[in-house]
Amino acid sequence: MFDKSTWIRLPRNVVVGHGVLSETLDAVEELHLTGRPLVVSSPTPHEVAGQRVIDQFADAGYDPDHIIIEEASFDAVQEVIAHAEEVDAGFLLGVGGGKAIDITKMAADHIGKGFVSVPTAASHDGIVSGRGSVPEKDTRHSVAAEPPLAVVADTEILAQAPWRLTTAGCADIISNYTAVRDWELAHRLKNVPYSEYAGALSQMTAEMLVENADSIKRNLEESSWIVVKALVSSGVAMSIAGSSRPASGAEHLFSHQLDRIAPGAALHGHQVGVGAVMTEYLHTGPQGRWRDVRDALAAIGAPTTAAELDIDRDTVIEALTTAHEIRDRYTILGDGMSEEAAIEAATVTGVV
Ligand SMILES: NC(=O)C1=CN([C@@H]2O[C@H](COP(=O)(O)OP(=O)(O)OC[C@H]3O[C@@H](n4cnc5c(N)ncnc54)[C@H](OP(=O)(O)O)[C@@H]3O)[C@@H](O)[C@H]2O)C=CC1
Ligand SMILES: O=C(CO)COP(=O)(O)O
Ligand SMILES: [Zn+2]
Repeated sequence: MFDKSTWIRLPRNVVVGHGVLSETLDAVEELHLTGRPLVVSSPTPHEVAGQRVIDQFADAGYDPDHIIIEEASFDAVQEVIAHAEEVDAGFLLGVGGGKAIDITKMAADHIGKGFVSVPTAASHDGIVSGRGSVPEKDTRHSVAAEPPLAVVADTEILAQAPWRLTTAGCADIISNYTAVRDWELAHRLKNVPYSEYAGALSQMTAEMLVENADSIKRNLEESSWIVVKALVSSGVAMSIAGSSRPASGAEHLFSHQLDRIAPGAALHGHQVGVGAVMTEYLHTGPQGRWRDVRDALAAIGAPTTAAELDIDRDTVIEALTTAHEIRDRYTILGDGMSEEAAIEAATVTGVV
């Protein structure tokens, strides 16, 4: 008997474009959500967008409440849950970068309320996914969370955000190349379930971004449009897979480890980009395509070296040799790299 089944949870409304923040209320009303909106943001996103979202709901006769979180942590998730219960929130809007959006989707999942994603930075592909990613002590949890019912991505706001946030989003997408390689490897070696659709979509998304690299330029709103479309597509790949596998392989393990060893040094997307240069080298060897990954990153102005990440050589080597320990995800790192091999990979690729 055929007894396979799957759930693919995707957003119903994806609204992208110039000035669409003013359509947040319309995008939400179409979802037939009821009750009090709770707007969750972090300090800067609250200034650039959160307050305007609150005003929109207030003007329409809702009674919106809001909370501002400072960090991506399980404590922050608990804080939002407690606040949402206290004010009897009907649904939650996460307005911000990855921090605010992750916290909101995890809190919404816990209390069983709808979640709407309003990114203020095109900095990574968690804006559409049903996964939250939170560090805790020596590990990092990629947890199932409430996927957004709607995404409202205002390219005017995204284009005004610091440029480095956009190049980080590009690098997060470029890292899909190596993430898919790791996923295929884990499938072949460890029988990890693999989705051809999700793998192909993730890879195609990276290819389209690289092909459009010439149009990705500072002060050009079209750049935000190209990047956000890629982020949406990558998020959809993760939703199809039901895991972050299509967009997170060894390059992400390296980045997560950097977050522990050198917290706050660089942006998520920039770290995974540099990680992808090295893991592409590990997959394909000295004559392989690691130069293509490096050149694609350089073309959009993302870091390709440890120095550009503001991270020293020893930290890179430590992160590379310990990255496999951070979570149970089989990748090209296998059961760990020796120090000599890590130095070789980082040196040959020019990362250190
Ligand atoms: N769920 C998933 O699949 C994924 C989750 N993540 C998670 O996302 C987080 C990283 O995301 P990232 O977006 O880089 O981090 P943040 O949300 O911390 O945003 C980065 C910085 O940009 C600021 N910012 C955001 N929007 C604007 C804007 N429009 N104008 C000016 N400044 C702005 C923030 O301000 P302020 O400090 O005031 O908030 C912050 O200082 C991590 O916690 C990571 O684990 C990353 C990838 C995927
Ligand atoms: O960053 C991500 C995809 O780009 C999410 O991956 P993780 O599951 O490794 O946190
Ligand atoms: Zn990522």
